[in-house]
Amino acid sequence: MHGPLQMFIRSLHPFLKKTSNVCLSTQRRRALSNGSFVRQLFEQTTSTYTYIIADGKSREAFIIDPVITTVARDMQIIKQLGLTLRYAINTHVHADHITGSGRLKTLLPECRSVISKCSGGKADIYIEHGDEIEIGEKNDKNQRLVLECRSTPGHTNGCMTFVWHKGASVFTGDCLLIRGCGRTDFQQGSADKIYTSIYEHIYTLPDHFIVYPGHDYTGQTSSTVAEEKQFNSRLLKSREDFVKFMKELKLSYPLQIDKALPANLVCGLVDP
Ligand SMILES: N[C@@H](CCC(=O)N[C@@H](CSS)C(=O)NCC(=O)O)C(=O)O
Repeated sequence: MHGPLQMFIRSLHPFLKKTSNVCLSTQRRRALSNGSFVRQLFEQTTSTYTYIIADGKSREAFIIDPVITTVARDMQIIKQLGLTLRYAINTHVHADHITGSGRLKTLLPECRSVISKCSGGKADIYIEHGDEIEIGEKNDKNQRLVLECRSTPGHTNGCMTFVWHKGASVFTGDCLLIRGCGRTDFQQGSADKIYTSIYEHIYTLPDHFIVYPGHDYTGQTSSTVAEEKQFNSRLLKSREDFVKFMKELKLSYPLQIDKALPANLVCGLVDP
């Protein structure tokens, strides 16, 4: 490529660079036209993502996978944004960090904890595949802000994935990670089950849905269903090869597992 066309494309470069930075920051706080939004928050010690999803009109909110050591930060954001936290949801009984849901409940009496019925964990509300959790006021189509609960076992038996259809987003916990997936070597883990969960309950969502994982260990924030289908090398394997790969993964146990597991069975109501 020569001449004026090449010069024109070069002149666009700083603009394109700027645009991609804007995209990154909007991924951290994506707002819909009605003001509803998702805010992604990070806990550094265990590389855990917490999500606040809020209804723009009523300012009611969910929090997904809060961590006990970052409750003060989460409380500040909730206060600054004028949110009323209705539900603190755990995608599963975590093994690497203590959940912040119990502490949030003591600070915010209107907040109720939520976990899967078959997780073994204690909470105010127990959910199952197909349930819906709602917040906010009805819009002109008589709809509130709804999270659909999908049972996605494999990392643990009680793992849930939450789909916010209106926000074209899916919160996958430790089932599907960006270019990876949750380990399956303890807590009733099953490589066979996680493979089914991802193919049947996440990859069947529309390609443009944004994937918000429970962790990332490589500095990534979010992905899409299409991207994961194309580039997640673990899941591109046949079921048989995937099961073999997961068996040979040999990760070391999470550092906080001995205190995290018992604490999380009682909603994390133990000091870190
Ligand atoms: N080093 C971390 C634990 C890392 C880890 O085991 N992560 C889990 C999710 S938390 S139980 C996992 O599923 N990882 C998948 C992978 O492929 O890395 C710590 O000590 O906390």
